[in-house]
Amino acid sequence: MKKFDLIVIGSGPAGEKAAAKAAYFGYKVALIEKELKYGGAGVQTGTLPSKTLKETALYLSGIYQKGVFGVDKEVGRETGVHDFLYRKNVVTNHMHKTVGHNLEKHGIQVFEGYGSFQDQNHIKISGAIEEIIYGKFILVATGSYPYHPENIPFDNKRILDSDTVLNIKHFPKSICVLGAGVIGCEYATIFGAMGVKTFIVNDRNKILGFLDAEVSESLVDQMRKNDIKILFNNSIVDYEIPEDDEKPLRLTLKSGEILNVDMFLFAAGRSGRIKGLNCDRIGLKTGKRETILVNDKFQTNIPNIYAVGDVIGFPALASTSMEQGRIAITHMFDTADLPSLTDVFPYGIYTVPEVSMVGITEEQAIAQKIEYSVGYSFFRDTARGMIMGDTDNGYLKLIFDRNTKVILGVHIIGYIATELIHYGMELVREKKTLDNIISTVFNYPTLHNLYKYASYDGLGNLAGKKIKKAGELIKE
Ligand SMILES: Cc1cc2nc3c(=O)[nH]c(=O)nc-3n(C[C@H](O)[C@H](O)[C@H](O)COP(=O)(O)OP(=O)(O)OC[C@H]3O[C@@H](n4cnc5c(N)ncnc54)[C@H](O)[C@@H]3O)c2cc1C
Ligand SMILES: NC(=O)c1ccc[n+]([C@@H]2O[C@H](COP(=O)([O-])OP(=O)(O)OC[C@H]3O[C@@H](n4cnc5c(N)ncnc54)[C@H](O)[C@@H]3O)[C@@H](O)[C@H]2O)c1
Repeated sequence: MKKFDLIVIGSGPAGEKAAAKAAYFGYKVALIEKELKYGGAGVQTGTLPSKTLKETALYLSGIYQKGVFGVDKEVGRETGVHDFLYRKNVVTNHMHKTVGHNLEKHGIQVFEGYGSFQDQNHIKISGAIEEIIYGKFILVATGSYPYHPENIPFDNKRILDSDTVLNIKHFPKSICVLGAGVIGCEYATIFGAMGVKTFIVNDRNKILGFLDAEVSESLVDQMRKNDIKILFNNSIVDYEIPEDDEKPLRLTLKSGEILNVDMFLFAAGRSGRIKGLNCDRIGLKTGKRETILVNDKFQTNIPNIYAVGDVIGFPALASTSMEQGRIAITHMFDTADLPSLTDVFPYGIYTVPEVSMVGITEEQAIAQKIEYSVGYSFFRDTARGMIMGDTDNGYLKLIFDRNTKVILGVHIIGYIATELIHYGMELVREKKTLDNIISTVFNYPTLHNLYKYASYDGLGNLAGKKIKKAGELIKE
C-alpha cells in the first residue's frame, strides 16, 4: 500500500495551497481529485469564471466607456453566448494547467477519483483505478456545492444554479435571480450589463447583508440605474416550466405576483461537500449545512484529520480558503510560519460597480458604542476619477475613532474597489490614523488619492468645518 505523510482530498484553492506547502517542506503528499479538471469552485465553477464573465461583460457592453470619449461603443446585446463564454473558457483551461503544473513541480502524487474514508488513516480512491492509500495526516478540502431546495425544479437548461449557468446555450431576454448574496448580486450585474432584463428576488430588505448599510443602498441605486429590478422581502413559491422553450417561465412570488422570465438562477446558498466521504463511519463531527467542524487550527475532532475551505463554512472565500490550507499545514508539521488566520481581511464583491470593505461598518460601530466619525471622498473628486469618467457615482468611506482618529473601517464602491481596498486593509491592520494618511504622498493622479480626500473630509467633520462637501457636483 502507498504511504504518505499527508493526503489532501480536493484540488480547489484550499487543497492545492496546502498540498504545495507540505511538499515544499519536504513531506510526501498525495492529492485526490474527482473531476478531470483541477481547481474546484475557485477555478472551474465559481471565482474565476464569474470574475472573467464580469470583465467580459464590461468589455462587450462598453459600460465604463459610455459617453467618456464622446462616442459610445456598440452595446453587446448582439453578442452571442459563444463570445461571452470564450474568455471564461480560456481562463479556466489555463488555470487548470497552472494548478496541475504547481502540483507536479512540488512532486505531489495526484490520484484521479473520489476519495472516501475507510478509517482515520486510510482513504479509498474510487475511479478508473480503485485503490486504498495510507496517510499519517488527512486534509479534507472538498469545498461546497449549490444547495438545491426541493421545491425548485432545476433542469440545467432554464432553471439554473451557479454551476449550470456556465453552460447556457443562448442569452435569455430576461432572468430572475433568487438571492441577493454575493453570487446573486454578481451575476445579476453581469447579466444586467449584457442588456438582459434582470430581476433579483430576496427574502430580506437589504442586499449583501454584511455590508455597511449606506454602501449596500448605494449599490442598490446603481443596480436600479442599470435597469435591474430588486424585489425585497419576497420569495418564489411556485415554478412553472412550459413545454415550449420559447414561452417564459412562470414564477409565482410570495407576494402573489407572477414573474414571467426566460431564465432562473438560484443563488441563495451553498452546502459543504461531505456526501460519500463516510464521515459518520469514522465519527467525524459535522455541523449545519453539511460542514465539518474544526478548531482554530482547522483540526477536526479526530486529531490527524484537518478540514479547510468551503467545507468548514464561513467565510467560504477562495482568498481565506488558501490561507486556511496553509495554516493547517503549520499545525500538522510544526512549520511555525503561519499560525492563524488574520481577522482583518477584505471582502471583495465583483459587482458592477465593485464593492469592497475591510474592518467595521457604521452599524457595527454603533452596536459597539464606539465614538466614531466618517469621512467620504468621491471618485469624481479626484483627478484620476475625472479622467476615467466616473459613471458609478463611486466613493470611499472611512470610519474612524473620533477621539484617536484611528481608522476602523474602509468601504469602497466603484471601479476596481477590490484592488483599492488593500491599502485600507493595511491602515486598519496597523491601526493608522487620519494624520498618517494626510502625511503620505501618493502618485498623482491616482485613485489612491481617495484615501487622502476622505481623511480631509473626516478631519473637517471632526472640526465642524466644511469648505466643500465631499462629492459636491460642480456646475459645468
Ligand atoms: C459563483 C462563485 C463566485 C465566487 N467568487 C469568489 C470571489 O470572487 N472571491 C473569493 O475569494 N471567493 C469566491 N467564491 C468562493 C470560492 O470559490 C470558494 O470559497 C473556494 O473555491 C473554496 O475552495 P475549496 O478549495 O474549499 O473548495 P473548491 O474550490 O470547491 O474545491 C474542492 C475540490 O474538491 C473536489 N472534491 C470534492 N469532494 C471530493 C472527493 N470526495 N474526492 C475527490 N475530490 C473531491 C472537487 O471536485 C473540487 O475540485 C465564489 C464562489 C462561487 C460559487
Ligand atoms: N466575491 C466573493 O467573494 C464571492 C462571490 C461569490 C460567492 N462567494 C461565496 O459563496 C458563498 C455563497 O454565496 P451565495 O450568494 O450563494 O449565498 P449567501 O448566503 O451569501 O446569500 C444568499 C442570499 O439569498 C437570500 N435568500 C436565501 N434564501 C432565500 C429564499 N428562499 N428566497 C429569497 N431569498 C433568499 C439570503 O437572504 C441572502 O441574501 C458565500 O458565502 C460567499 O462567501 C464569494
